[in-house]
Amino acid sequence: MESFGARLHRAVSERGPLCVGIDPHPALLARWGLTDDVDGLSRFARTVVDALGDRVAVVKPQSAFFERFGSQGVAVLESTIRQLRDYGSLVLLDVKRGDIGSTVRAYASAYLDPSSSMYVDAVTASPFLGVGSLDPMFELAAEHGGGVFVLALTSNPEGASVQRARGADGRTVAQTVIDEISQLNAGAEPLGSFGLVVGATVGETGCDLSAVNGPLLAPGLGAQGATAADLRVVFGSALPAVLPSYSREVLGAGPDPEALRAAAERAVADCRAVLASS
Ligand SMILES: O=c1ccn([C@@H]2O[C@H](COP(=O)(O)O)[C@@H](O)[C@H]2O)c(=O)[nH]1
Repeated sequence: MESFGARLHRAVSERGPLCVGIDPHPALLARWGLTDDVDGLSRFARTVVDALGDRVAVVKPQSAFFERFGSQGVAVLESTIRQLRDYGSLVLLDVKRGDIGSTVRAYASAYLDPSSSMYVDAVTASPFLGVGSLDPMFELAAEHGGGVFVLALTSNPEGASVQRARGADGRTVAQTVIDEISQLNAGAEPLGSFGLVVGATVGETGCDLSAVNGPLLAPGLGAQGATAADLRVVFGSALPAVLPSYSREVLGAGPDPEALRAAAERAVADCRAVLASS
């Protein structure tokens, strides 16, 4: 199967550099006139999928907002994933999984094995039990053309005290993660399948992203305060690999499908202008 990196490269070329999150916050359900229950969740997700699934390169359901409704919420997540795939957008499930390797293998089967009902194109993963503990995810992703986005510098203010801490060799924790993911992507063309998450809110990273050769997911735009212009400061010469990610900023325009599309188009235009200047 074609690699995730190659599929992502094509999707971004055809549809533009944008990832839109499906984050059905209770406040958004209320704003859309929906009930805070499984029916509201289902209507919300279906509206986003029908409005954006045929035009946005990557859609990123936030698993937490589905899981909070238990097994019925997970059933909605499964159908949302299927619908997105039918529309042709790549599905990045934001689950931030991480554990000892033998347990990570089970997470990998859940999300990256084509026979699973929750099979997606890529997942987010947490490296804080050691990047090597994620090997079963990397292996299954490589086998089935999937991708893994590993947290490096997260967009929340609490992340820096852990991620910018320095190890015995003088490198920050974030740089260690970056270096290990870079090794996995070495030689891949046109783009590696293993990405990093670097928040658009983090300012100058102090990190070397030049050898990553994989996608850089940038959440934190819009609702968390970062703007497209901030991408230049955070990513510098690594800008061409950035996949900007918006959730509430775009979702807040709903439930009118035309308004959702217009918000996504604005986001792509803002980001294109910055990415093209690199
Ligand atoms: O560092 C990170 C990693 C992931 N996220 C996730 O992205 C969205 C952001 O939503 P907004 O509404 O655009 O703020 C959300 O699902 C987070 O869990 C992140 O924000 N930062």
